[in-house]
Amino acid sequence: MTEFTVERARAGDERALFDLIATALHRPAPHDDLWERCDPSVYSLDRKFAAYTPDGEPLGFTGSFRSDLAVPGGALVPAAAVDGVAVRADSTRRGILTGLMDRQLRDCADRGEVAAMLHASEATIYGRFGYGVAVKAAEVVVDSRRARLRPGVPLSGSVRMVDPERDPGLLPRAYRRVGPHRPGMMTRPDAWWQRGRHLVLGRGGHHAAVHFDDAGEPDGFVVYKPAASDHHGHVNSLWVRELHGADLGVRLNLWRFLLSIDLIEDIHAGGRPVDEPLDLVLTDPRAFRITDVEDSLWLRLVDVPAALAARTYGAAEPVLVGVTDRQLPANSGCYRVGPDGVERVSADPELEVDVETLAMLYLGHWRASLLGQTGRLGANPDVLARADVLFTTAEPPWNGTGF
Ligand SMILES: CC(=O)SCCNC(=O)CCNC(=O)[C@H](O)C(C)(C)COP(=O)(O)OP(=O)(O)OC[C@H]1O[C@@H](n2cnc3c(N)ncnc32)[C@H](O)[C@@H]1OP(=O)(O)O
Repeated sequence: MTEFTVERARAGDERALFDLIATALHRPAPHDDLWERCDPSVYSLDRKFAAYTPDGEPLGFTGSFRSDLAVPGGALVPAAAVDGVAVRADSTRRGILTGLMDRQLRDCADRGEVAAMLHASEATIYGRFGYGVAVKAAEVVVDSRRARLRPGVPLSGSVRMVDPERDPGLLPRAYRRVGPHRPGMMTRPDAWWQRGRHLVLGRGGHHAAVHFDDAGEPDGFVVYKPAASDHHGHVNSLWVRELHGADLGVRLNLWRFLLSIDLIEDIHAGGRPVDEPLDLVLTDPRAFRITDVEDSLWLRLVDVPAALAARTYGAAEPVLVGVTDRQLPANSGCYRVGPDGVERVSADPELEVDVETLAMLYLGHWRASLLGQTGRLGANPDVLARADVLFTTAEPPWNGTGF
């Protein structure tokens, strides 16, 4: 049995830990030149935990950065964005991740964070730690040769290609204007942009275009990369990494820009909203296809009373929700949840749910009745019908930030 202790990551281990993650994820580690160009704050050891052998060798790692998550109704709650989890391949399945997750969750709770969130490499890892799939996302493809916008599609402003290396503040400014306008979206700290710039744009090959409103202010952007899509190596595909706009008109104008790029036959984009309405704006709706829908944001409610109180609810009679949380037992209890607010009560619950499934319900992607019918939570049909109205949101949540 490997001996290890879980503790705050030790000063001086920054690069070793980053390399540990890269190796575990089978990615190239950043070369010396890139590492030296990075601002040290991007890899600060604040909020990072590691598992060490008695000799001080790192075996595992987890880290996060602070963000704010948009919840139904528009409020932002403080959240930990967990952006790196890895255990060295010779030391897996010995409880190292379990120790790291436990330490990290307690740290989030001590910091007063309401939630933790992550994008999972595998869907079998995080449920046991109370994370549930709260947001799903679509992979889409547009046949650029067939796709023409219908007349009357509302478009405004203009799109201009930019060099984010030359004007590093432009994309962050546009994202701030876009804002976390939909449940599941999040704020991006400066370090996120630093890392994005160095590790994504810095790797080369990506282009960026910004959308400007009629007053000349940036209110959307797209980052994309041309790629070969046939066996001769001809570049005739685009891969969209990000596409954001302050409103639908801005997003459609960015799609119009992508569709206007010469020599391109198909445009691929991952991590898109499940309700991306491109089929509604094309003369040939079949030029747009959703090729996959997958789990996107995994959410862990760290402070259940604060999380329940932060969101709004549909108009229905309140439901008594009984929550079970093995890792953070202070969350376990019964809550009366209704459109007029949430309070902790001493009563028998009408709906029983563990903290993982509550996270699935929380941002509005899943209907309570479906979760009940599939055995994920317990309640009678009348209660489920009320919970459907309370928890369902006007639009499905979306995250849209890679981390
Ligand atoms: C947010 C992100 O960064 S996602 C990236 C996650 N990292 C990776 O995928 C990199 C490659 N994989 C790894 O580094 C490791 O295998 C990890 C981090 C996924 C798991 O670390 P481990 O130390 O092996 O986990 P640990 O031993 O604590 O396992 C806890 C439980 O989860 C299970 N488990 C762990 N990983 C997996 C997995 N990939 N698939 C299925 N079950 C798993 C274990 O079997 C164990 O179950 P048990 O409690 O019933 O015995």
